[in-house]
Amino acid sequence: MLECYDFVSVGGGSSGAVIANRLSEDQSASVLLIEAGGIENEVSDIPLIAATMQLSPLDWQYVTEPQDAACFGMSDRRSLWPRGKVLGGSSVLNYMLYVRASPHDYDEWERLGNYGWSWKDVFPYFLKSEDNRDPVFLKNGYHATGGYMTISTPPYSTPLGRAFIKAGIQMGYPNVDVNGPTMSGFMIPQGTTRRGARCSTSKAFVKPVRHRKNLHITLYSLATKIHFDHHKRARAVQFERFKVPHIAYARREIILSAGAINTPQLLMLSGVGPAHHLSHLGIKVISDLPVGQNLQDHIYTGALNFQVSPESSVTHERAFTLKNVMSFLTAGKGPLSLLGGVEGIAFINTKFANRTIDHPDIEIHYLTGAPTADGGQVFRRTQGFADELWERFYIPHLYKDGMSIFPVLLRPKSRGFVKLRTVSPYDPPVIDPKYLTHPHDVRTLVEGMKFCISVSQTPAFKAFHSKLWPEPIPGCEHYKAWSDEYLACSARTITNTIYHPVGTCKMGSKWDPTAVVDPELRVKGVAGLRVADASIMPNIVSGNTNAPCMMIGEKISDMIKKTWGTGPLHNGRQWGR
Ligand SMILES: Cc1cc2nc3c(=O)[nH]c(=O)nc-3n(C[C@H](O)[C@H](O)[C@H](O)COP(=O)(O)OP(=O)(O)OC[C@H]3O[C@@H](n4cnc5c(N)ncnc54)[C@H](O)[C@@H]3O)c2cc1C
Repeated sequence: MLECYDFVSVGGGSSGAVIANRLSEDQSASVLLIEAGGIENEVSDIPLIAATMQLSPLDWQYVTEPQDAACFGMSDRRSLWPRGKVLGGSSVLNYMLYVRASPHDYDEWERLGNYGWSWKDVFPYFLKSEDNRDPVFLKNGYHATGGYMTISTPPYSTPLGRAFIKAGIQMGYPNVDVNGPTMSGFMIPQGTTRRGARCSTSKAFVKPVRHRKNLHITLYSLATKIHFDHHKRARAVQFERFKVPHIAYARREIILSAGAINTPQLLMLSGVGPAHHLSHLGIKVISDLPVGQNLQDHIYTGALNFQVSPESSVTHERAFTLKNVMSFLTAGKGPLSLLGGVEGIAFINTKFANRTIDHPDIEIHYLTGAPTADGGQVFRRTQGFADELWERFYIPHLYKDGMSIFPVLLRPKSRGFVKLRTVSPYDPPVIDPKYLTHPHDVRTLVEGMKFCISVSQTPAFKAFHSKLWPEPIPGCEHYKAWSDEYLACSARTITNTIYHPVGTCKMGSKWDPTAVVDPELRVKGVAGLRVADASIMPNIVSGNTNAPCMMIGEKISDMIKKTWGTGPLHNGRQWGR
């Protein structure tokens, strides 16, 4: 390791891995990537069991504060928040769904004063990363080949999975490419997978360039503080590797990509954050900014589970046969290639959505299996269900065939925060998403739930004898079954994250007092420091967040190259590598 680098980058996750790759394309620029975790393993390669990575050493294992308006059925009313602590970050833990979100989201970002972030500006950066292996999708003009990240369609589907698409058509929604010309509709999702196995950002962006002499990577290294000089210029990153302190100096810039929880934590530990909060903890204030505010996340309710015909769904027992394991290991095929069990996604409009534009407010995740298909080994632990909920609602369905249709609230109005718990970088911060504190959120989710129930009642699913689990949700029995009040109570009881926290270092114009970074992702009030990860999103996008985080990595890399005149900038459509 050198003492000084041109660029020092913290966090090698979905955004950070892209940045390490792109900045080191210029051989004359030295780059150090500091990553708290190690390397992914073979188990994380298997898409179907993505959830087993949670609560493992590859996970930061965060837990939210007890929720006042949600999570009533979770142990201590808390939500478990996995985040990847590994090179590749949360792209090693995620369910691999490849969704870019709605063009309207990015146009709204620009409207808020973020020049250069409209859909027409960011679209080329999605294409830049992409190597889409499915010829069917390449025809519509919205995809590219030749990028570092492989995108493919799982090579396996079940009759129930295909029924989901038919059900959509019976509900009046087309079978679409949600990343194509129209987002509203139903789809068998594409994933960040290569030959049926997970393609993390570590595999896609770091592995092929590890040999570069100007790129150094230090693993198992926890960044603990950013050091500023008297002019408030960020000069160095302090980090600890196996508790041994180190310091890396940056000649040009420091880039933080530690994710929506750890980036604000590191900024605040370094004196960048709300003055009253930092002063209270005895931290010298370098720049008084609303770091950690504006926390947003996508939630779904796991209340909508259905019985289906025997042997029609994916259960743990039937998936893990010797034949299926061999088929996956030798050819990347079979049920183990299903994206965390999510066989269908849909984007739909509730009565609250603006139907004059294509900007759905609910996403549906369809799983060809019940949460009890594994007998409670993984899903129960990773969701943190309280004993009463588990025993009364889930246990009657252990190991049985089933399917789940989960509505995801795409544009929540509730806002939470991340704060320091202590001044130790080893202590997890306080995370309070304030789920469902805004009344509009629960109303939209209820509409989404009604839609999901209708999907289950289409002829396509009736052919599989789909039927809602009959047990009432504990705590909601006093409401009339399936009334709006009952559904709202269910949503507040089984409130699950889909793991998309964003917004805690909000990007905004120079004049926006709620912004932490400017549209070029420079931290306000200091020099030489940028943030580039999920935390910069001013509003959460209406879709899954991994592809947008890779896009953020691509875009900031070009901005940095432009600033310093290093390396090639993009100038067209086909420019993956
Ligand atoms: C279980 C799960 C399922 C998901 N499913 C999907 C999905 O199917 N589709 C989708 O689009 N999105 C999904 N997501 C969300 C998506 O993966 C994330 O939004 C995205 O990966 C976030 O990228 P990021 O760069 O902001 O942070 P991360 O990818 O989390 O990267 C942050 C990196 O910084 C490192 N780091 C943190 N602090 C420090 C420090 N102090 N010093 C050094 N290194 C540090 C971390 O170890 C990590 O490697 C899922 C996420 C999870 C957790």
